[in-house]
Amino acid sequence: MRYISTRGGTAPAGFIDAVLMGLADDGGLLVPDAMPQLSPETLEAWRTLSYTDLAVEVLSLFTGDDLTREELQGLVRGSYATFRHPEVTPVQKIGDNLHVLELFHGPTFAFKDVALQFLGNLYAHIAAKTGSIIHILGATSGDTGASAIEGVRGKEGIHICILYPHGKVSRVQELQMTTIQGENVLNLAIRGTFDDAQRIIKEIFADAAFKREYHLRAINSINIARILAQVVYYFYAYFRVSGEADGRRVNFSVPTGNFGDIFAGYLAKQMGLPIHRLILATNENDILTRFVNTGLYRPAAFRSTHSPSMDIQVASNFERYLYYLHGEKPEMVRELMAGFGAQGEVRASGEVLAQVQADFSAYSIENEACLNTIHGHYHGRAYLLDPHTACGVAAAELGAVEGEVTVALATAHPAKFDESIRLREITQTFPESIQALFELPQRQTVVEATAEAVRQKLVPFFGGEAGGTEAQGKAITSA
Ligand SMILES: N[C@@H](CCOP(=O)(O)O)C(=O)O
Repeated sequence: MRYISTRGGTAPAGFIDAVLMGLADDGGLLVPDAMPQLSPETLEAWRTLSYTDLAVEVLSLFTGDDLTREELQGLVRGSYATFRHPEVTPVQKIGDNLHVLELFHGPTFAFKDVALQFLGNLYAHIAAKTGSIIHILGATSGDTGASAIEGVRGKEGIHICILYPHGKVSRVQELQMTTIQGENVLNLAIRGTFDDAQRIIKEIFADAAFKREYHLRAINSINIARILAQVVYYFYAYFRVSGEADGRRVNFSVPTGNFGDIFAGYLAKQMGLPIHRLILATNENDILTRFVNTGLYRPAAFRSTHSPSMDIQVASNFERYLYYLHGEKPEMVRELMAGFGAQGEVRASGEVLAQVQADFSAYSIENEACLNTIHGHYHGRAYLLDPHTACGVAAAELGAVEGEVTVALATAHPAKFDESIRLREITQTFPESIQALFELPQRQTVVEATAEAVRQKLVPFFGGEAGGTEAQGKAITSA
């Protein structure tokens, strides 16, 4: 398995080089050069596997010779040993034809842990095996940041800088990031939105000389390893519900902002998992819903919502979807992305739009509808949804079709978004590890939302002692 850029400008890379590259060097995103195809016999054989055994099977299709089976098993087992639930990502039934896939049993109570526990361990493995310096630069609207920091916490020689929008993440999300004490963690709260943070890191990653000099690595879903690790839970959930579905078709409803989570479902379907429909749920930041329903992809004004992790206008992984939508033709992606840069929009029409609508159905859930869904399930089913999951559940309900079963992805624990939950007068008890955060001192630096302001902070953090050549880096790691 090799990884190529959506824009066609990079030499095919192996798995580890692809992970280290993060954003493709030509500004595109890396994708597998061929999609593994699973036979019905393979799917049947995987049906009863534990989460970790399934993860090894799925991931081994993508890691090629870069990891031995024993190495992969070690990384996977270590990653999911940190989860509080023995099933890692259990499925709960919350309606006649509705299930939730609970992805929040990891250390930071969000679905991001599924991939970032793995990626953190993988980076540590790569550093130890190859001597590569790992300086992580990431952007977050709340969940990725805490999860990425937790994923590399205590890992020798790894430094991490996270950018997030000042005042636009939940209190618990902010505490999770800023209460980690460690010289290898830098939190930069930018005066802007998540889109500004994502634009800044893409701009910095696109500066090849700077990226090389400071050994920058990605933890956002621009890193293909993030997506691949998320593919696993679609298989796991499908196997849990398909028996009970009794011949009924199985859909997934996915709350999404950056298009990474639902894109993982799209890949699972391309590999042969018989998902019927992928239902895309956005909040009032509805660029993706508008694209699916009208064919026009154009950012609108930013809205602060009750589901802040999805307050995103420009969805990073959209480019990966464009690549497949247009027949895996990099020249088409280059043209479309150039058009997006120049005119600020991408359009799909005719057969292309029909294909989009065959791939996804989409709903945008307004603030009130999100809170009403939380209220309804809390009082009707004694199940407390977080606001992001509530968007997914609301979309599943809007898109419900007789004879189909839907799995809505529960992307975060409600304790992370108590501000929103309390608006419907629901009181919850926080898990102990979240409650404890309120007592801890915080560390963060507020900066302007420009690449230059961020670079000025990165140079002393990643440079000096932390920088140097790969060989020096190894010496520092073991010092
Ligand atoms: N919703 C995310 C935004 C970053 O997305 P990613 O999947 O590319 O890491 C967050 O919570 O930070």
